[in-house]
Amino acid sequence: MHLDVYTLFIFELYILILLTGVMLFAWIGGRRDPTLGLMALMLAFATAGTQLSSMRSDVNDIIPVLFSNLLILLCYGIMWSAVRVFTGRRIILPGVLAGPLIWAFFCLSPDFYHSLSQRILLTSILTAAYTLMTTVELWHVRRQLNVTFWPALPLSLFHAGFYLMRPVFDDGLPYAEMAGRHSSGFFAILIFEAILYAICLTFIILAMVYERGQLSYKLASLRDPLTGVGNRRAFLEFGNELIRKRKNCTLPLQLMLFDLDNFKKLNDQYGHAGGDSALIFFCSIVNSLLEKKDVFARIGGEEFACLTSQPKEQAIKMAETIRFRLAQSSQHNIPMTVSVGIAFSDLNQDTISHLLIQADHALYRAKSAGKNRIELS
Ligand SMILES: Nc1nc2c(ncn2[C@@H]2O[C@H](COP(=O)(O)OP(=O)(O)OP(=O)(O)O)[C@@H](O)[C@H]2O)c(=O)[nH]1
Repeated sequence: MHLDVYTLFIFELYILILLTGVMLFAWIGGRRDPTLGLMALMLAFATAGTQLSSMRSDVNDIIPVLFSNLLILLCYGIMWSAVRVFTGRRIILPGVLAGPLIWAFFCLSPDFYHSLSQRILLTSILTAAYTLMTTVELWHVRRQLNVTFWPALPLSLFHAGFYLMRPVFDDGLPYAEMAGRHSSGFFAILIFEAILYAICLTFIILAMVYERGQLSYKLASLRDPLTGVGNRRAFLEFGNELIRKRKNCTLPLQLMLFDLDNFKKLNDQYGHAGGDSALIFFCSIVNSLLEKKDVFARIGGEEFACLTSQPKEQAIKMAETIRFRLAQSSQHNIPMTVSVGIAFSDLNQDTISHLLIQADHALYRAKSAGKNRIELS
């Protein structure tokens, strides 16, 4: 089958312009996520590089050969940077420029420049290297990503593998054809692979950025903005989850309900800002004592709850440490105490609501008995 070289180039260009538009639209229309901005830049450079490449009329045309590959290698550096930015890392500019500079440096040698097979070998190695570096970035932070990133892995591995194999199969098309030699048809495969890779990569990155945006909205809806700990909704959601998990094993659960004493008076005396910093300070004490699985949240104005699977005695000890540390400390000379009610759950059919009621009864007794104390349900 004979495929016209320029038709293939126009087809690739058309797809790349379309993808650049999609990425630009997502970047401008969304929250200006830098990953999308970099991906739009990368696709724009890929379009320019492909356009330059299509302008070759001879196998050694200096401007198209030198600059098209320079631009395309820069694209891979930008793609690597986009993934680094997505994973919360900074851009390494020397790394971005290394590929294009290595290419330009080799092109200074006439022997290299006039050997099509050597040029194919170098660009293929550099392309595979950037693609593998991008894969490693994702793999490195896979546990912290919290988004569906795995489709990017086989895609990148396939692309890197394809370019590592390219020197074996590529006989320098379409430029051999331009020079009047017979073509093997590999060029068509090369273009189709590039188009497929660009389309898949664009939509995988878009999906990852979109999913992370959704997740950050969800997390914001579960967090108390003043103290940074979970809110009532988070407590009910994660608390019920802990209870559900507990039903599959025999973990004990204890619910501690904290209510800061005389908070209205504290607000009147030290102002609302003083009250706010007291709430933050209280959370810092609790946070320093929590275990990984404990669920702690601000469930009301000056009311906090902690669900823990620590043993009974351990939970009482933790509540006592919190009460003691708060009473001993003086945040900006603001005297603070806390009353605590603790409910214990040994029954598998307990619910968060039931434990909250039990702990509230105990808390009521702590307040009635003079505050700054712990009562058990
Ligand atoms: N600074 C500040 N104050 C808050 C916040 N949320 C609630 N409050 C205040 O907390 C106070 C709670 O007052 P009360 O329910 O009467 O409780 P209390 O004064 O601590 O009395 P006891 O619980 O009996 O010790 C109210 O004055 C609320 O305005 C907040 O985010 N920041």
